[in-house]
Amino acid sequence: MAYEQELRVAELAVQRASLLTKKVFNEKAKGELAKDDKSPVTKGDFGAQALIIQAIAQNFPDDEIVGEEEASELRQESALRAEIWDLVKDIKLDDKASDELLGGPLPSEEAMLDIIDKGNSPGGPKGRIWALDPIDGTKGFLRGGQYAVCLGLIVDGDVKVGVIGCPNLPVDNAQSLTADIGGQQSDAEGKGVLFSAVKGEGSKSRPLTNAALAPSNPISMRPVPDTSKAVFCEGVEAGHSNQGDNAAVAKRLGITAPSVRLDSQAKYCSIARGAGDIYLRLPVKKDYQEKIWDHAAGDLIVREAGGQVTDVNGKRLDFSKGRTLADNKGVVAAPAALQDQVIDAVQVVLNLK
Ligand SMILES: Nc1ncnc2c1ncn2[C@@H]1O[C@H](COP(=O)(O)O)[C@@H](OP(=O)(O)O)[C@H]1O
Ligand SMILES: [Mg+2]
Ligand SMILES: [Mg+2]
Ligand SMILES: [Mg+2]
Repeated sequence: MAYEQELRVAELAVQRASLLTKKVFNEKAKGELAKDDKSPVTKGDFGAQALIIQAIAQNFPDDEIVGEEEASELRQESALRAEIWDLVKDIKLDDKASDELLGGPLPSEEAMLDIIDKGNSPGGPKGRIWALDPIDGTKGFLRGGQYAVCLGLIVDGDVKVGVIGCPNLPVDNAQSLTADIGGQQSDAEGKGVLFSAVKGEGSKSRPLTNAALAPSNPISMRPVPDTSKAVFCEGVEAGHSNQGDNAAVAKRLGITAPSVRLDSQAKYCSIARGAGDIYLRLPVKKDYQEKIWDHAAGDLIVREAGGQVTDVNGKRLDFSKGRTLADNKGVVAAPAALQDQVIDAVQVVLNLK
């Protein structure tokens, strides 16, 4: 199997980081800060980024990392930094061999900041680059809804490995189609799914655990006889995708079922396992460039499960352009057999044809 070691390290690193995010999810005070672009970041985002980068750096020291977060604010916020270190230093998997594979604990509070800042690669078309979103859907995380810990390995611009941990998704696929899946969550019994894919080898899922990896099962998109029978997965945040345009596309496709709304790349994961069929992310702001860490892992997991992922012009997502998807606008993910029809409807609604 290709990329066996990379997959194992990535899955265990995401599983370990999810232990931290779950702790923070259940705390009332999540240590929220506002970044320069006004978007939120929490103790969970910083802590998970530190833990995952540590695992990558221990195992693949020459690889580059494009991580969403950076430590500059933490260098000034000593109280918050100490709280994060308090969490990070105690997080370990309950399986010794798995924990040792990740290189054990971080050395110190000071080192934690430098480790977070190793996620500063500019990305680009050459070499091995990990795209890391320590908490995707931070607004969902703060609201008590869905969120995801996402890690993808891009080699020479092509996504080869994708791993996404969804601590609040039900292990039972059938329960994922309920209307309140994106609403208030608890990570009680039966919650927590780890999705993964390797290029050319299909997608799979397994329950998230506190210890070694659980057994996995292959996943695939469900067959949809025609577009009118499809179910949309959409974001919750009106500022992240154009819900009016999404609704107009649904109407053109004859879709009457209500959309399943949930934050984060859990949308890619949901359609990849047949809990929903089409993920639309139509642009709200014309000049917004999507970030590679918001899509790398999900793009591969959907394509390896039988889907197609493109932008609104039907062009594949291009992960070789740096930290953003500079050459793409919006995202359309659907079963491969339906993609052309969905793109057609999107183009009509956006007046692109
Ligand atoms: N104007 C915008 N358009 C599209 N995506 C945006 C956006 N502003 C922020 N985002 C991204 O939307 C992601 C969440 O997507 P969703 O709404 O599907 O949950 C955020 O990831 P983070 O939560 O990791 O910051 C952020 O990167
Ligand atoms: Mg963010
Ligand atoms: Mg994100
Ligand atoms: Mg994030």
